[in-house]
Amino acid sequence: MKGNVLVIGLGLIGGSLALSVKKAHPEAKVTGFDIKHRQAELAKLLGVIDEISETIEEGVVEADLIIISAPVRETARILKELESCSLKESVIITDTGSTKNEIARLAAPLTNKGICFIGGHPMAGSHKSGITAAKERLFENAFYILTPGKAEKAQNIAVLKDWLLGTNARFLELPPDEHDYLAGVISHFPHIIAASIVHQTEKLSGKYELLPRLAAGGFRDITRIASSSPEMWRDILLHNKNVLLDLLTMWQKEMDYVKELLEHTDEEAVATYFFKAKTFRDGLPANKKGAIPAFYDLFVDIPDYPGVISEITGYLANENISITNIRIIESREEIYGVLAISFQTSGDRDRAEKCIRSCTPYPMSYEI
Ligand SMILES: NC(=O)C1=CN([C@@H]2O[C@H](COP(=O)(O)OP(=O)(O)OC[C@H]3O[C@@H](n4cnc5c(N)ncnc54)[C@H](O)[C@@H]3O)[C@@H](O)[C@H]2O)C=CC1
Ligand SMILES: O=C(O)C(=O)Cc1ccc(O)cc1
Repeated sequence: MKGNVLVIGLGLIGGSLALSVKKAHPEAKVTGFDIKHRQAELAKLLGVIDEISETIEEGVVEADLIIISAPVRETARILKELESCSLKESVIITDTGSTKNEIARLAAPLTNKGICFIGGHPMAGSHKSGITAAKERLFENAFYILTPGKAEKAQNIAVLKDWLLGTNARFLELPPDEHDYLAGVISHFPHIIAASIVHQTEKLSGKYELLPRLAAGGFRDITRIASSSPEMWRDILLHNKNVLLDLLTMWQKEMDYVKELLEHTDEEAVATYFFKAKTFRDGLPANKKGAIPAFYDLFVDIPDYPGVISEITGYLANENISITNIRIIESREEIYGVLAISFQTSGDRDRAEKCIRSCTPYPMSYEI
């Protein structure tokens, strides 16, 4: 497609979308604005955008598509600013915020004037922020929720999807309140729990100095998302306050139930508790991206000798295969350890498996 795209907010998500738009529509001009000028300069330097806009007001004039990708409470301010800007009649405005209800309410003055606003939420990402973390393929296979108003023209939704074709995401349309409930359950609420586990550990580490050093494996897995941007998550929680308050009440009841099982030393019920959780989790679609990003893991049984990790990463680097995470599971002296390597796509994992098989005798699997 030809046309002018303006991305407001050049961080992980805005940058990744800009890259995917440029890939799918090489003839389009992608302009960027960020409140932090340095981020915009970096985006230009990295080739994520073609031009920098010095202000929102200036950037929107020629825009056919405006993508707002700032923390949700900043998005609210930006929508307000757009109300007084000179916009093309045919412009399509979308956002990438993790909440949709409040955003839809704040976009109403624009839609009431006949300007097209279609809320959006690409449900993939990471705990990293900023333009340097942006990736063209971040949204591949991920769900991308759109929350068009009831009166939105099908043609506008189709044009927006065309612009976003390069994401290779799977589009789903939902009413904003339904989106916020579902995202609350599987994304927003887990962030509260992750942060609370970290807080509990921090409090106890005053008394038990060894704790931070022992906090590996499962602790790191379950708390990874506590390393996400605090400002972004503050905004999300405040926007989705009512849903999260309900979920907190439900969670407190859940914890009371577990407490009761333990108080009564109810062996069978405790086992059932974990069994049911395992059954449901094991049944979740493993190789698809949701708000819980699925990484494509490869598990390599390695002998525990110095240099084995750099040996394997060296083979992968030679083949230009990029990895998103690497860790050792249960490696103990003189016992085989398992090296867990995560990849962005299944294709990368397949290539990695081939590469490691051709260079080493180490057994591999996709699951442990
Ligand atoms: N991080 C993630 O994994 C995901 C985030 N989201 C949503 O996407 C949005 C962006 O998130 P990220 O890219 O991760 O954040 P980020 O922190 O990487 O980037 C946000 C960018 O917006 C800029 N910004 C802030 N206020 C601004 C304003 N008033 N005008 C212009 N630029 C402004 C910041 O300087 C920053 O460069 C958020 O609403 C978030 O809820 C959606 C899906 C996944
Ligand atoms: O890093 C993770 O696991 C995430 O949860 C990423 C994420 C953050 C915000 C969203 O709205 C969607 C996905």
